[in-house]
Amino acid sequence: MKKLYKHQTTDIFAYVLEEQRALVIENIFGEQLEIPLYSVFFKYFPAEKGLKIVAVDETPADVIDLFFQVLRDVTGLAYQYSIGQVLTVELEGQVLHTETVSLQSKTRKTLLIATRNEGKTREFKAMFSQLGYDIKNLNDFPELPEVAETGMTFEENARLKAETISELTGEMVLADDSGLMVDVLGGLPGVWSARFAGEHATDAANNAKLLHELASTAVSPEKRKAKFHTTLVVAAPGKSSLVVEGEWPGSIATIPRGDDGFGYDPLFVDEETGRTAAQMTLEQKNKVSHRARALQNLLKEWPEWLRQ
Ligand SMILES: O=c1[nH]c(=O)c2ncn([C@@H]3O[C@H](COP(=O)(O)OP(=O)(O)OP(=O)(O)O)[C@@H](O)[C@H]3O)c2[nH]1
Ligand SMILES: [Mg+2]
Repeated sequence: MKKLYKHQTTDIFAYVLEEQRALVIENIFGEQLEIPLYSVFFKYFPAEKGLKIVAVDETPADVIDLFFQVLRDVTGLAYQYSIGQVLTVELEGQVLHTETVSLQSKTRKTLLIATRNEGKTREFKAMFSQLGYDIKNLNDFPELPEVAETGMTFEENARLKAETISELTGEMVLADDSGLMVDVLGGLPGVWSARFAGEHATDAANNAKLLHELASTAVSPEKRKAKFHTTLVVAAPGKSSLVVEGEWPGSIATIPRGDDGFGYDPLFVDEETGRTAAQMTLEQKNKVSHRARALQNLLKEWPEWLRQ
């Protein structure tokens, strides 16, 4: 079969087959995803038939970028696009087509995340769904033990969670250890974020303690600088673990704002937008958060690590 177009990035291999009229993308896990092209390419679809384009939602941003890069290269035209429920394709200011097609990997897989935190899990579910993965967490396996977070660093704790659960289950396991680091508190609450106001503290109690700690020491906004940190560890039997990090810069608000998210989200102000993490939708937070940035770093290294 003749390959009409071939594109290679570090993570994705894509080609268009003449007979199939489909863009075949190999994702980072080596799974092939087929995106039907309908009548995308001018070359094969005369303009009088109307230019159509496939709208792809629930697709990783890099796949969408690649898809449009292919399109621009082949047609030599600039397209405007947005990732969302419905994609609108415009050519020289004229709306040509809108359509929504969801792309589902035919073979979905399951990944176990060694967490009991449903807030984290919700975010991972949304992020991994785009990669064809269903997520399970430790609340799905009540028989698995509690892993004590005795480490002094995010990496130590993430390793403890991932490696213990991987050894017990014999499966590949991802763990997230994360926390809020406030400059004026010397990086605290850090690894103690979940337990800042005491063992088994509620989010409300942790937030109240944070506001209390900052009330006297950090009055001006510059003094309230902070960042969220995530360390991710993937552990699998017979392999040395993969470790990556992600950070999200911001500051601490004086009063809680917003209803979404979890943990310190109502108090954490995003440096870029001035909104608290709790004022963002799940989708918005998942584009900029420490967890999203760590996942992006993970995806850069995961394919190579899987091959080892
Ligand atoms: O507002 C927030 N938005 C976030 O995006 C976020 N990510 C982490 N955190 C805080 O840091 C602790 C992590 O501690 P942590 O990594 O040990 O997790 P955890 O104990 O809650 O669950 P587990 O994964 O250990 O089972 C959490 O409980 C939260 O208080 C966040 N707060
Ligand atoms: Mg924990």
